[in-house]
Amino acid sequence: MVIKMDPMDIMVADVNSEALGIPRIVLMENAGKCVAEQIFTISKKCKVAIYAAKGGNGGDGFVAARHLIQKGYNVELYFIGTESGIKSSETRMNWKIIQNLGIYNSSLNIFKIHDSSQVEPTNADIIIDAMMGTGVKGKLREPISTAVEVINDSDAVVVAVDIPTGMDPLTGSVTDRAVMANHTVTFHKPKTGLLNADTKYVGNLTVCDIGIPMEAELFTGPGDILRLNRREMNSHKGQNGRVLVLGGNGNYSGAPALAALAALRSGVDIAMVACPKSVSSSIRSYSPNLIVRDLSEDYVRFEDSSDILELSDSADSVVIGCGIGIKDETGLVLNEMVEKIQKPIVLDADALKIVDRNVVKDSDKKIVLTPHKAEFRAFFQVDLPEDLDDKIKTVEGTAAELGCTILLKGAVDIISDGNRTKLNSSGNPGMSVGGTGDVLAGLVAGLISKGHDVFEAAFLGSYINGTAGDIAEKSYGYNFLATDVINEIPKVFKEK
Ligand SMILES: NC(=O)C1=CN([C@@H]2O[C@H](COP(=O)(O)OP(=O)(O)OC[C@H]3O[C@@H](n4cnc5c(N)ncnc54)[C@H](O)[C@@H]3O)[C@@H](O)[C@H]2O)[C@@H](O)CC1
Ligand SMILES: [K+]
Repeated sequence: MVIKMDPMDIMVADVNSEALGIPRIVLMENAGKCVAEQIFTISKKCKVAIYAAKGGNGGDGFVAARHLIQKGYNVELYFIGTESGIKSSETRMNWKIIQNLGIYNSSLNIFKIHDSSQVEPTNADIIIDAMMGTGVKGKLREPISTAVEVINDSDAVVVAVDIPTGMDPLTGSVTDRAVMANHTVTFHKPKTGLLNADTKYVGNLTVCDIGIPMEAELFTGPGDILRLNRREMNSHKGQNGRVLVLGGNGNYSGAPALAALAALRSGVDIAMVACPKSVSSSIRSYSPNLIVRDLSEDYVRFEDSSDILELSDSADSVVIGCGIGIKDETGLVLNEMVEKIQKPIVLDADALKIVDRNVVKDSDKKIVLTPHKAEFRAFFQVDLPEDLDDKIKTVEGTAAELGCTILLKGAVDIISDGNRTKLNSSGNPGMSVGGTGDVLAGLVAGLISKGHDVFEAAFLGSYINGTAGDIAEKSYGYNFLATDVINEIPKVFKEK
């Protein structure tokens, strides 16, 4: 499960729960109702002033207003901003509803505030701060900033919705000013910032379950696309990642090429393949986009070590194993490479048959293993239980013991680094075609080289690989090829 809840995790959970079929309007309804229930515990039937802005936080405020007037509270609703600025449909819907109620209900007064001169002190018993939540960016602009001052100068009991306005949701820091709340009602999980913040702003914290299912965090989903690093616009060659693929032997030339091409399709600038001479010309012939470096003869041997280390210096991540063969000498070389290569490593396919697990255990660098069931058993000498929960626990325990990230491929991919776990159910039976494992390994290495931490790169790679396979399945049915999956990868990136 995701442990910290920073704004990105919240946005992802929000989109994933929508993808699971739970509309955001339901989350907002639950959030607003929860705020009203907090007011009910503070005092019965009194005067409540709600300061709401035009984002989702404001939407929560509109919902709370509605529940309060149903219970006989006298509500002053200060809407700060312009109605045209209301972007989300759920906030707009709740703005319409509360205005409809305002026509009839004399205990609801709505004030529209465009500039700071209109911000009035209130003699309300309770103030609800529904101005800024996780969407706050930078210094508070007017009239929000003045509203914060007026709220802090009042002697009402102050209840902040989700985050006290003016607080950074991630760090909890307050650059210029923030609402000092007596109570903060936050949703789903305490935001990281609230846990580090000065209590004079947060007051006592209530965490409300608003109906985001745990699957929205445990499983990858379309929301996770938001995590993809944006390509720096002023980027120059190599800044967007460089991947080295070490693989191939005898007559296995396709696997390393697929991994390298998948890395390129994940948006890296440079994909190099280091392979035995016997396969380098066929790899070159697959695609002019690949930089191919010849090693010696027809399988990776001792004399290749220094070349490989030198090549790894100019890469940001290294994939080891695709089609590399299972010769003992190759295994000994790879053990040395895992020890000496100073970059994150993705160990895939044959490497999982010949690399010594203790080499992985002893290394302090970031290593991702991408086994399927049989490779998992061979590498870890551990039988995987059938039951999903037990399987997850086995993967978590093994990853923790080895201090690495494991991406166990299956109908549901299990990704764990020992303390965080994600599942991925994207993909379809067509993914069993040869080469999709190489594509996945290349994707994971590509994402690492673009700055994602290895655990995130592993679960994003798993989601993107499966989703590209789902797109391929739409045009080819189950008979798509690994190269078709590669060609669909950019479409998944475009989804965000
Ligand atoms: N993510 C979720 O699952 C849910 C979120 N909900 C609410 O939605 C909120 C997030 O909504 P939003 O992303 O719309 O963001 P916010 O509602 O936090 O506010 C962002 C709005 O304020 C403006 N703004 C941003 N920085 C500003 C500044 N420095 N000065 C003045 N105005 C500024 C922006 O233009 C934007 O319109 C959460 O805090 C929560 O209250 C709830 O509805 C429950 C569901
Ligand atoms: K707030």
